[in-house]
This record gives sequence, structure tokens and C-alpha cells, in this order.
Amino acid sequence: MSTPPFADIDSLRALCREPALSDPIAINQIAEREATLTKPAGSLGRLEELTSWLGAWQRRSTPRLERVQTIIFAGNHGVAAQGVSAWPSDVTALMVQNFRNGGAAINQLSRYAGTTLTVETLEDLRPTADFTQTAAMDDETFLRTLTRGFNAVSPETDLLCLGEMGIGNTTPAAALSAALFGGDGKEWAGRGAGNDDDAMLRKISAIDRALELHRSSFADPLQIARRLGGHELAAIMGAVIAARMHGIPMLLDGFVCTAAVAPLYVLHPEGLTHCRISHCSAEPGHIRLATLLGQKPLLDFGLRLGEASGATLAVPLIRAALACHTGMHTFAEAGIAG
Ligand SMILES: Cc1cc2ncn([C@H]3O[C@H](COP(=O)(O)O)[C@@H](O)[C@H]3O)c2cc1C
Ligand SMILES: O=C(O)c1cccnc1
Repeated sequence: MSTPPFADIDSLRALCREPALSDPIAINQIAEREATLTKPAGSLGRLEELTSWLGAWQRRSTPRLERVQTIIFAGNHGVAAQGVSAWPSDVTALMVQNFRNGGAAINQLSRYAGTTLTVETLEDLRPTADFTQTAAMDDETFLRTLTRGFNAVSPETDLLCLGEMGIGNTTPAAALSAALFGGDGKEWAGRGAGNDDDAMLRKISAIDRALELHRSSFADPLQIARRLGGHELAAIMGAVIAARMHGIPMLLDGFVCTAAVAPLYVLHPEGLTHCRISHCSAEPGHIRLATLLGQKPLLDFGLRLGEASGATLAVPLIRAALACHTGMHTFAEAGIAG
């Protein structure tokens, strides 16, 4: 395991505030070639922007999609004891086993999209502390789980898809969003993995009590992540920080994944420019959060699963963008006056 370039929360915060390293030369070269291809300028819409984004972060004028990785981070949540989910926490471990046996939705999507799937369980699936009572994690646990995520990213990766598994984790996602951007439980909570009305009331109450308890720490986005987040959410944040350092473009998944990394945007307005939000989750907080982060999700398929399903589903779209950019003939090659 390599040593990450942060030893404590202060050095982590400083790292998150460093400028981003996308490549303007690659952006220019891609734009120059795009302008010569046999189509009206701009007619491939957002596909053109995706190729430019890939090249900018890979720092290559001809981007590559050979090594595409999907990572699922799994963890459990103390706040689940408040009855915030329709499902018991032991489903987290059972789904991890299902991922390993090839039986989940993400296994099929990953095979179809040509991604390498890895599953990382955090803290042996021991739950965080219940954040309606105290901070979800102490500094040490927060940094340890974040480092696990940081180290899970191979610098050789061409495109990274991230997702999560953790019963109850739409509750920390809503709490984080409210703490970072304002609002309360009612405004940010959704039905997650299928809450009925009673579970919704418990979820909203847990979020509101947590916001009240931790409010004095809301000036610091990393303290919000430690107090109101979760092990797998911290690991996702670590992986996003690593990808930014290594120049790896990334696809974020749904509400939980996006909320996990929203503190990085608050720390630095360019903290997530190497990420695209792959899809708009049916969880109602997601589109609101995406808009606050200045992003328009690539797909809107009504998914509300997690597991990196939306991120991995968007990979063929990225492959299509690159195929057009690299495979199309130019006006000169086609003998068409441009
Ligand atoms: C069988 C099953 C498979 C899943 N795969 C992802 N999730 C998703 O649902 C959970 C979040 O919803 P909540 O906050 O309401 O518990 C997370 O584990 C998320 O990854 C699943 C949930 C279940 C039940
Ligand atoms: O959008 C998500 O991340 C999500 C939605 C429902 C359940 N689990 C995750």
C-alpha cells in the first residue's frame, strides 16, 4: 500500500484545495481534430464535450478506454438503528457476497460495459457510530477509510466508475447535502431502497436531529464528511481525490456517491471537474445536488439502485463518444468541401 500524501485532516484539506491538472494542449488538439470531422460543427452535442473531457484529464490528445474500472465501496451505518431503511443492515454483507458471486445488477452492467469490477468492504462492515448521538467517525477512522479509497485506484486506469453498497446510506447522503447546502430532512430525504411513510418519518427525524447536533461544525466540509458521512462515503471521497491527482476521468453514480464527494466541491470549485455525474437518480435530492454542483447528469433512466450501476451504464456512451472522435473521417479524407 502506498502512503497517501496526507497525514491528517489539515493536510488533506490543503491537498483538496490544490489546483486541478487537466491538460489544455490535449483540449486544443481534440478541438482541432473535431472541427475537421465529416459533420456539422457541434452536431454530436455532448458526445464532443465528453471526448474533450477524457483527453483533458488523461492528458492525451487521443484518449484511451482500455482500462475501465468499476469500484464498489461497502459499509454499514449506525444510524440504521433508527429504522431509516426498509432493509436490515445484514443485507450489506449479503449483497457483497452477491457481487462476488456475479449475481447483482452491477455484475451484468460491468460485463456489458467492459469494466473491471472490484468490491472493497470497509472496516469489516462494522457500522459507523449513530450520527444522531455522536460523530459517525473519529478522525482516525475517517482518514483510514478515506485512505482505503485513495489506494484502491490504480494510476493506470483510463476511466473510473464509483459506487457504493450500504444499507441506510441514503440517510447520510441527505444529511451531508443539507449540512453543505442548507435545508432539512424533509427537503433532502427520499425513499431510498423502498421506505414506506413511517420509515420516511423516522429518516427525516434522524436527519434533523443530526443536523441540530453537528451544526457547529458546518463551516468545514471535511468535518461534515466525518461527522455525517460513512465509511464507504469516505472511501469514495478518497478515490476521487486519487483520481484527480493521477489524471483519471471519473463517472459518479447516484445520490449517495455524489453526496459523498460534494464536500470536495465546497472546498474547491474545481474539485470535481474530473468527474461527470453519470445519471440522475430517482432519489429526489440527486438532481438538486447535481445542479448545485454545476453538473447535468448524462443519463436519466429512473435508476435508484447505487452499486455504481448508473456510472457503469454510462460507459458505453463514453466509448461511443471516443469511437466517433477517433474513427470518423475528415472532410479532406472524404473529399467533401468543408
Ligand atoms: C437488495 C438491495 C440491493 C441494493 N443495491 C444497492 N442498494 C442501495 O440501497 C441502499 C440505500 O438505501 P437505504 O438508505 O434506503 O437503505 C444502499 O445499500 C444502496 O447501495 C441496495 C439495496 C437493497 C435492499
Ligand atoms: O441514487 C442512489 O445513490 C441510491 C438510490 C436509492 C438507493 N440507493 C442508492
